[in-house]
Amino acid sequence: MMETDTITAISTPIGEGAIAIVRLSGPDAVSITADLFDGKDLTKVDSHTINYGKIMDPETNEVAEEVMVSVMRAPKTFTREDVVEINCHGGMVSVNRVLEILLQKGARLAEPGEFTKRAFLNGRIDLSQAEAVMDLIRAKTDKAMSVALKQMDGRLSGLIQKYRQDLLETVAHVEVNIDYPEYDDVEEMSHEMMKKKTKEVHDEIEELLQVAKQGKILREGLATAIIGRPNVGKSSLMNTLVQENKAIVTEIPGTTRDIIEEYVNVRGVPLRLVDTAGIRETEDIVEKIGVNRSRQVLKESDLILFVLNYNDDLTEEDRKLFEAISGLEYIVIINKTDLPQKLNLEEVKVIAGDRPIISTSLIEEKGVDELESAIAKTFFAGDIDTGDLTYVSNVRHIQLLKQAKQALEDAMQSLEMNMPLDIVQIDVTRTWEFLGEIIGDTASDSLIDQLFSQFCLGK
Ligand SMILES: Nc1nc2c(c(=O)[nH]1)N(C=O)[C@@H](CNc1ccc(C(=O)N[C@@H](CCC(=O)O)C(=O)O)cc1)CN2
Ligand SMILES: Nc1nc2c(ncn2[C@@H]2O[C@H](COP(=O)(O)OP(=O)(O)OP(=O)(O)O)[C@@H](O)[C@H]2O)c(=O)[nH]1
Ligand SMILES: [Mg+2]
Repeated sequence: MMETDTITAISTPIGEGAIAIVRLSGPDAVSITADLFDGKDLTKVDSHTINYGKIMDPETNEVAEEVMVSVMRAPKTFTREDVVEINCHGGMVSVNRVLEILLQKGARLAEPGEFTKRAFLNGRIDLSQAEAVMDLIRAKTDKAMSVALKQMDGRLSGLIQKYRQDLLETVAHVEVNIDYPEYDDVEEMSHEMMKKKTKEVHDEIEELLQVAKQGKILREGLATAIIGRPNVGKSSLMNTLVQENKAIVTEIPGTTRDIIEEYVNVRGVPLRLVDTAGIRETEDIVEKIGVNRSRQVLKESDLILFVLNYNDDLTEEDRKLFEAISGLEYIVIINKTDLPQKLNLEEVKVIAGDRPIISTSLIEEKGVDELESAIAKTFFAGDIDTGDLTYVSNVRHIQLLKQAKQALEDAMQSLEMNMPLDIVQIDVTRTWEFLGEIIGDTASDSLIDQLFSQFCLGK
């Protein structure tokens, strides 16, 4: 896949600086520079040396710049091609002049990210590592930077490659068995092996995603929405958790019109707590806007605290809310237990399944401890090794991991249903492709172009 042309660009920021670097990469990088260089013969110097001299303007034969030139010969270079770096005085005019001369002498202006793209195309790094280079440049916090550095290291790539290898071997094994069915129980063995392998990889991907989620939560807080019908005690719950009277609490249903947001720390778990307008079909226009926003909040939440009234029957609205959050992480809170029971607890238990149900009387400050434990539990479900909280952070990678996990679940379901193995293989192969997209192995050219075009010029 070696490129044949030689690219060049200014690799330092535009503007005045102490030093500016013009970089070249490609087969003619050394010879083009050597032609313009007044100093040692750059075609003869040792690789990975830096050499003092002057860049001459071939048209006027005058000195264009006083420079230091690094010569790095393939393959131990950033792009795996010959690389030359011309260190200029940091003035805008002089650097541009050097670049122009290089372009006249046959180098081509690099596209944004093209040096890194060549490192990728020449196999020095994979796509996720290249993206990490960009993440590193854009990192605004120490945390974000350390995530990017680890990814550049190829940690994620290593894991992805292992999963892909495992899947590939399984598929190959099964294929051999299908092609040579000498033994009666081969089909059965293959089924068992497929089951084992798909589950293994599935669980590991799930763990990666879990860890990615934890990392995001540690950075941004667990997005937690308090929802429920009007007047059930949502704002009271918010106040109890925040321990200050931030939200307005009244006996009038529909008091909370907008969304109120607070950060609280519950047993070491950072929560970004959102009190919502009570969700119900409403005629009041102002309230309606708030209700629509509440629905939006649902979608963006990591955890939902769904408040019910112990002193009221389960209504159609409650059932609709249960439906709306059915796929999400939620805790049911049965409030107002100081009042007489009207709620059918059995029905709630059936609907909520294995989700935690906590009884509270916020007025009497009962049940709050239990609630806080339940919240902490959803976060710390499965032990987290905080040292490794930083494998996956890139949204594209998370998306692909989710798709891979889904494809594996499809495969596992087919296996459960004893479907023929060639059907199962379709999903396993899809998984393999999704994973390949992360490291750029099965990524399309247009995706690759698009990703690298987001880079800075000269990178
Ligand atoms: N002057 C300069 N500074 C720079 C860069 C550069 O290109 N030029 N980099 C650019 O972003 C970063 C350094 N990143 C680099 C990554 C790999 C290789 C490299 O040559 N890798 C080879 C050989 C490694 C070795 O000698 O052990 C390889 O991996 O095969 C060079 C720079 C930051 N600083
Ligand atoms: N008896 C009793 N009343 C409570 C309890 N919790 C809250 N309330 C009362 O219920 C009323 C409504 O409470 P809010 O916290 O405003 O309810 P909300 O769900 O935020 O209501 P909207 O914002 O209107 O949707 C207030 O009068 C509270 O004092 C409780 O545990 N027991
Ligand atoms: Mg309220």
